[in-house]
Amino acid sequence: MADEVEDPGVDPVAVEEYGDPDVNRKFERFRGKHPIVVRGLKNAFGEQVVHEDLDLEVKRGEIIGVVGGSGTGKSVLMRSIIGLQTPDEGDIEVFGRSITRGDPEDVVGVRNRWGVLFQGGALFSTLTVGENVEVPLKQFYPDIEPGLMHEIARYKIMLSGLPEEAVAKYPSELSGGMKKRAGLARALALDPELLFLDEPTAGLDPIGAAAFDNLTKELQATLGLTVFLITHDLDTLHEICDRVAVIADRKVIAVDTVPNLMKLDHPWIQEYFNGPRGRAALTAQALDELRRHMDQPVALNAIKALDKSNDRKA
Ligand SMILES: Nc1ncnc2c1ncn2[C@@H]1O[C@H](COP(=O)(O)OP(=O)(O)OP(=O)(O)O)[C@@H](O)[C@H]1O
Repeated sequence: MADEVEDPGVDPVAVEEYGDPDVNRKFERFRGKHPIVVRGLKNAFGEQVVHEDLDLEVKRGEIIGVVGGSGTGKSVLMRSIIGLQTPDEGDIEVFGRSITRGDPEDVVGVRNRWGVLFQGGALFSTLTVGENVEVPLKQFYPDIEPGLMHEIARYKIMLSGLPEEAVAKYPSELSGGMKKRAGLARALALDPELLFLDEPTAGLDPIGAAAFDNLTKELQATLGLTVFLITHDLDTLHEICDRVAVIADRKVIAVDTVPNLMKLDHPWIQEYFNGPRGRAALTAQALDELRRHMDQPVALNAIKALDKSNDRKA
């Protein structure tokens, strides 16, 4: 969970140990409270205003889910944060540096500190999985010798839950779930502090989606990542998100835990979280929680009663 620390966002040990500012930059880790701060964002395409006066602060170490109806601008928000979309107004800071106003050199220094899994994986079809993972390594660290580069790529691929054989495979030889994991391995190539995931479980079956959620949670906890996760998947929101930002009416209208959001009166929020699918996801999460406590008689009895009631309905 996010750590509430107030400081300038620069690791003082790194600054002290290396006099060269370029070296400092390479080893910097963000220690501030909010690795992403968006203020007064406006994005428009011609007459169509997608965002207006949108604010968002992401806490260090959290998994923040981003939800909203189709076309509300979730992907455009992510693209703005990673510098692929120039906003019409507003300011975006990542690791305390302005993406929108900053010196381009500075932005390059920040870019190797995040990883992105785009929708569909966005792998290069003519490269093997291993070569795909090496792309960012070659871009940012061209001097790493090839043997070490292969080894780093192999490690990231296995960290993403793929078998070793996947290293030499081409994207066309992978299932949908494996492609996502390969995309994740590439996003992790540079040991990012910040991970962006755009609909990572879309198109996966429920078992594959749950496995990917578990992997995301595990990586966040073990690697100390902050995760910005766009999703429509209610199970993902319930299972792994610390907080959820809701985009509607061109803004972030609320950021909170799922239970707190469910109490809000906004029509879209009510329909989304308290509609039939929202309730089913909540029941599934409650059942999972009970199963984790199967050794306790109360939990066991509750599960038996629910199973019986489901049998009767079937
Ligand atoms: N490059 C672009 N040029 C013109 N319009 C764009 C561009 N990129 C996005 N849009 C428009 O901006 C709006 C928001 O798009 P975006 O992809 O961010 O939505 P989204 O919330 O991610 O949707 P979904 O949940 O369906 O993926 C859409 O109406 C889209 O058509």
